[in-house]
Amino acid sequence: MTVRPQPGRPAASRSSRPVMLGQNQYGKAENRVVKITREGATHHIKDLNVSVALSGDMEEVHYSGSNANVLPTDTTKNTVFAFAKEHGIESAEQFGIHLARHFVTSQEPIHQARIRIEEYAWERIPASDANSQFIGADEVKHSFVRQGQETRLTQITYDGERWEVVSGLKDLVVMNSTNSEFWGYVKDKYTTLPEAYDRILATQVAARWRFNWTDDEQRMPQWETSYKQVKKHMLEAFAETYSLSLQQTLYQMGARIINHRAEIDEVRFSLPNKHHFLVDLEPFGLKNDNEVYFAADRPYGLIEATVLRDGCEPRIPEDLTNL
Ligand SMILES: O=c1[nH]c(=O)c2[nH]c(=O)[nH]c2[nH]1
Repeated sequence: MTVRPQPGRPAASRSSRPVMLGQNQYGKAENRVVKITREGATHHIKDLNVSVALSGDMEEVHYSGSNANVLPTDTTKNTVFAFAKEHGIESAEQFGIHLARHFVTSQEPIHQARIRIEEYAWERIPASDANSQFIGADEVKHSFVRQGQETRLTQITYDGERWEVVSGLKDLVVMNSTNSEFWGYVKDKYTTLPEAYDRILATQVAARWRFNWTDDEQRMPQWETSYKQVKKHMLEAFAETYSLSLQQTLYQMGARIINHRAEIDEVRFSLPNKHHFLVDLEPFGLKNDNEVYFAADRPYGLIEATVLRDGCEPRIPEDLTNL
């Protein structure tokens, strides 16, 4: 028989303790909450990483294991997601103030709440000329690129005869808050994924593209213009593809580059599917109408493929980290 320790046994008096508890706090760190606010076809994103640390009368849980004063860290997590729905996220400061006040005023043993928030900023993806006429706007209303520069990359190889230039980028984070579905896939006895008819599609693009330039000075590509244009076509294709899978979006991104940039014969992508799961707010009596998401960081789907100009040979290695 297991003998359970008895929590909450009267603690020895402070003075009789040989080892004292010092400063302590607890909570749930790094709650990745994404809130989409829909104004018709125009969507707004708030993307936060919220860490909660609570402190107060917490001696007993440390000394004797009595949880009588402990609001579970799981509850603090739920509160973050529920508050995103109930109060919205106008600003990180206002959201943090709401949370901190809630924990301290609703729980007697909690005397202090520290809420730390990192906010990831997003800007809208500009529409292509053709699409801006069609949608009557310069920006796609549900497509975003995360602020902060991607890293631009290049690799040049020369063996005295042949040149090969492969350029690329990594850490270009993009999101569509609608126009993405995933259904009709194979189902076996281990499949639990529900079909999705309106989901968030987000990825962190790693891409490499190979130039068909060999050595003719006259026909050397305009490297700076080329980079800007490749990135522009990649972003436009991401924003303007109504996606039935990330694989399909990937192909469209590559095809758009090959079709618009004659200097490029091959593009390879490595696209992590940055899953956003709708949070179940029903237990708190709240309806989650595709508004509040948990942004999971792992595991993630990883979709990788090469897109080639017809008749060209694939030369970019499968594993982009080898380049
Ligand atoms: O766009 C997707 N492609 C997949 O292959 C896949 N698999 C999965 O579970 N979700 C998704 N989404």
